Amino acid sequence: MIIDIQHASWRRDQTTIINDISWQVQPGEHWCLLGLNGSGKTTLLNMVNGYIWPTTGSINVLDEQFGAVDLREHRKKIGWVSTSMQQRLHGHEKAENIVLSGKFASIGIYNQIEEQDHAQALSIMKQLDAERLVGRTYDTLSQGERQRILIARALMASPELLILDEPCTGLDIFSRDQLLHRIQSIAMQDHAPTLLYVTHHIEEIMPCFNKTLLIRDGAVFASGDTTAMVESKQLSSFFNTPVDVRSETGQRYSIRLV
Ligand SMILES: Nc1ncnc2c1ncn2[C@@H]1O[C@H](COP(=O)(O)OP(=O)(O)OP(=O)(O)O)[C@@H](O)[C@H]1O
Repeated sequence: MIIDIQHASWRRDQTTIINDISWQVQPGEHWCLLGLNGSGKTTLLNMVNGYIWPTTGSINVLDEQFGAVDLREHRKKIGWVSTSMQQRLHGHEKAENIVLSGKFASIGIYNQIEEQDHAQALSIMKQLDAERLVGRTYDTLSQGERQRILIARALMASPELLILDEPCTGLDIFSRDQLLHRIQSIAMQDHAPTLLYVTHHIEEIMPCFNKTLLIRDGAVFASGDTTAMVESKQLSSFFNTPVDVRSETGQRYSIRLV
């Protein structure tokens, strides 16, 4: 099993932030995590990555029981793309070096780079339509280009699990669509990592996300097949507001308030 969370809760200063969450992710599934601001998505993913520990309950990720595993080694199997990651990178670094650094899970490059590492970095950049960014420093890249470089960096370590935390933040509709199609193509390739995609926007749910977790007030509101989760009745009750959800032929969703 990729993720097996049993009755996990996390309390901070007498507040329950994660409340009795149980969630299982099987190989071959790609999950979308949908929830409003402050619903607990990032906190839940921090648990998956071992950054925080549940107050009660158990977390098992990639068949490793937390508490019995070297977390530094463990995290190498998990790619993480988020805006907070962007802020930790050095702006003067070249795009390809940022991608390469993903192999060592480091911010700069301190290791010997082999020719095959360069080739791998280039091939991943190509896959993300980012090969023309070779030679450019990170601080000169647009938001959309930075996101592609960050995803390439995460893929460099051949992760088993790839967490994409609101990767389309700040992107215009064209860059957003382009990035979403790249993400879809990552999911379709051989030996693809399991994807966890966090968003507020159901329009971003690509066909590869066959499972969806609806999270509200730190608890699982519902989870299961995306087709059953992302539909008018379910989401109206999830948002406590009537919404009309449409699914286009290409299996992309749209939503409007009724
Ligand atoms: N270390 C902490 N101490 C106290 N409260 C926290 C801590 N971390 C998170 N919270 C609170 O827990 C709740 C859930 O936060 P979290 O960041 O997980 O939500 P989210 O669903 O990722 O939100 P967003 O979509 O806005 O990023 C919020 O109310 C937040 O203020």
